[in-house]
Amino acid sequence: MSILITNIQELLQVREENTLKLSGNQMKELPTIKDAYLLIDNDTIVDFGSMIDVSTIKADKIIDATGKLVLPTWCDSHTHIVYAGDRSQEFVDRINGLSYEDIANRGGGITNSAKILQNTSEDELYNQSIARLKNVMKLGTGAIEIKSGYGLTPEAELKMLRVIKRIKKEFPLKVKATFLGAHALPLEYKDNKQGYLDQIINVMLPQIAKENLAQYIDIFCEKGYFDLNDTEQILNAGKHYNLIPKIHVNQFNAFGGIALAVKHNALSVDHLEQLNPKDIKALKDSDTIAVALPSCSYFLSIPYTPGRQIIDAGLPLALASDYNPGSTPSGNMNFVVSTACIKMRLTPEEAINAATINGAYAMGISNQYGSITKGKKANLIITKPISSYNYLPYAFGDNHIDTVIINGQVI
Ligand SMILES: N=CN[C@@H](CCC(=O)O)C(=O)O
Ligand SMILES: [Zn+2]
Repeated sequence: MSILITNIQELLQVREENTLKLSGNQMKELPTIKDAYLLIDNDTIVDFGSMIDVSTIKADKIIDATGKLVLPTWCDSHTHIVYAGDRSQEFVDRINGLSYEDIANRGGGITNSAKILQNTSEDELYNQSIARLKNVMKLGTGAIEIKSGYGLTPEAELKMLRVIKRIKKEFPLKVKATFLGAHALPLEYKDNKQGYLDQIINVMLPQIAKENLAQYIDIFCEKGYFDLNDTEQILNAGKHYNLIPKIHVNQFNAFGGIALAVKHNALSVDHLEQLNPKDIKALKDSDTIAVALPSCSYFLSIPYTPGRQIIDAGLPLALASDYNPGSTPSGNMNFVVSTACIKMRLTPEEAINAATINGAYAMGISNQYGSITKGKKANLIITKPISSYNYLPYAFGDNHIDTVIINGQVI
């Protein structure tokens, strides 16, 4: 089946196939073609160009995009979309004065979500998760990373990862799975952190590798959760099974986690609301990308990742949602892009680059996703008629999406 999109007011993010990530000043450019067409054959972008050249091209289906923009779907490189229940009561508790930390210390937070998930069947977890997934696909997400980490027992972590595997099989969007057993210390291990780390290393990891349930490994490297020594142990154990690190770091405190992640060739370091010059230095001359999660800062009222500073230092930056029940109950990448412009002072070009090609890089898939490139997957957003791409982040809160195409299928 072929689809021809005609009369595109502006086709955004047109790249050569060798562009795999953008750093510093490169992020200021967003190459486009005005008055364009684009041709899809099955799941692949096979041609595009100026409308002047379109007359000879035939297709099974024609979509007229007069007045509309076309861009690659969002690449959301950091989510926890597989979870059970919600934590709306903790949201109200925070409004009434408790901090995120207070809530975690009294047994709420991640361990609260783990308790609910442990008592939820695999089918029910799948059903709750795909309701959210369908919603974010409609909002333009065409590739997503999903973490475990709300199980915290071998059974429940495997249950999460099997749900992710099932999503991978049954949905057209690209899915990457990350094992985040070291997300929080389960209550039973309150006084025996090493015991839990040993369980991750000796029980969970071998089974995950056996069933091929994850490509990446993560840890919440943070005061009160897991320290540098724990992080080193987990990343070394992951390496044994070829799991590449993508870690939660510098959310509330900066204490050397970024340098450690770089030493272990992490694909990404995520959060970075706290960042010091040593962290920036560690990221320079590395292949590790910084991932900012502005919806988390918005929801928790914590500082925004200094994205401006990261880009001005010549580094690459990706944007992701962090969709999870505790710190970010939203997977709307359109809101992420707007918030990055409004609160982190990214230009629309930088924010769109960060949420497409650089998001794809942060999942290790930018050779196939994240730009309008011949041979890449046909993952496209067609907007409603709008004046320019600046309007996308500017008119925040409205849905500017008309049609989403994922893997060549209209969603
Ligand atoms: N910070 C660690 N993990 C999640 C939130 C966990 C939760 O509160 O459930 C995050 O990325 O924000
Ligand atoms: Zn997260």
